[in-house]
Amino acid sequence: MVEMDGSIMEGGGQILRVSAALSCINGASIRINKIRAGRGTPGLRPQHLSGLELVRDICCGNLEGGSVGSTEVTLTPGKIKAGNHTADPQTAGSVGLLLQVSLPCALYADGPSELCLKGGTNADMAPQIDYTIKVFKPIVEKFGVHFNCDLRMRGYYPKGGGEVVAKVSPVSELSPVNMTERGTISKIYGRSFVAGVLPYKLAKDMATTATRVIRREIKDLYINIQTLQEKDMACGSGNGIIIIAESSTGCIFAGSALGKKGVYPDKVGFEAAEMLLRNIRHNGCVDEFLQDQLILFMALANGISRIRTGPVTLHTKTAIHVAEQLTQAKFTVTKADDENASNDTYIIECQGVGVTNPHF
Ligand SMILES: Nc1ncnc2c1ncn2[C@@H]1O[C@H](COP(=O)(O)OP(=O)(O)OP(=O)(O)O)[C@@H](O)[C@H]1O
Repeated sequence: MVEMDGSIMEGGGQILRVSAALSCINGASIRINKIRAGRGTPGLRPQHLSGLELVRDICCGNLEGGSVGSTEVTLTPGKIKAGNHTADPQTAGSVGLLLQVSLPCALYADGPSELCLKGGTNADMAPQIDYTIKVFKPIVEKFGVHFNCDLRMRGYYPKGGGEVVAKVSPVSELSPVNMTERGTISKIYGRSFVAGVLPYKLAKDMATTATRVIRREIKDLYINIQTLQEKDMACGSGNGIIIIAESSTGCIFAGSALGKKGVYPDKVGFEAAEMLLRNIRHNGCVDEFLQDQLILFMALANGISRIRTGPVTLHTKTAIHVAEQLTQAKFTVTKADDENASNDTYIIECQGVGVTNPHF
């Protein structure tokens, strides 16, 4: 039984997700205490609980302490089983984060899995589903991770009601990646949406401001932000934007934001554009979010991965800490000192453990 302190470093839900996924893959029991101790509402929220239950189901395991508000859980994993699994927090809990905890587990199943994930597809403080599909997916494919997302219904805060079915192919083992060449930014595009009762004008205003802000810094590229009024495929009301930049070497970055009551659409567009610009200025190969989301795959891969990044986030440091506690993977973070490096460019290197799927 490995004990994890859920309050250390970032002290949030991510510790649970990385710990639970690694416990499931390693087949080693884990107890996580002081869950989300630093947050305003400590303990498990519905999204975290659904994620843990999903992992439990995928590995035919046992979960003790699994209730909303619980500050200690014990996961005793069994064998990872392919097939259909569902998670439904009954809130706008992020579908992207449900995928974050379950995808690594399903990779080590004895066949393909179908994960039916319900909740918020475009939720705050989490990857929008568009980020998962357009940014995360093509990059994790470099590790040999293959999955498809069927976006059946979009759902927003506070109603939720979104649904995504992810079909995951198992792997025999993951390959390490080398993402150290940033190249030049070659494409910028995005989507600006409204759904439900909100006026289409919001989508236009978010896109117009975002385009203007990006153009101040990047003058020579066409910025193609689609504006959309979500109709049949959306539950409830919401508005938001995601802007994606691709580089000549295949790096992908995003800036995104969601509307809230009382927040002007220009502010939402501005926030997303600034986020994107901040994430391409440092000359790294991933944005501040993909950084922490790749740590677990680096730890599992068979060999040395290297990723060039901007400032290393606390989420990333936390994921590294958890991965080093629960696997033999070794990470180093060094400042990049080549001619293209800025003051804030780093290389995260990992000697992965090469976890193999016993079913192959
Ligand atoms: N705008 C964004 N785009 C892409 N990914 C994001 C974005 N915002 C947050 N994320 C990702 O979502 C995850 C958030 O993890 P975090 O532990 O903070 O959330 P949580 O599970 O909701 O827990 P808590 O409520 O305790 O913070 C991280 O992997 C982070 O990279």
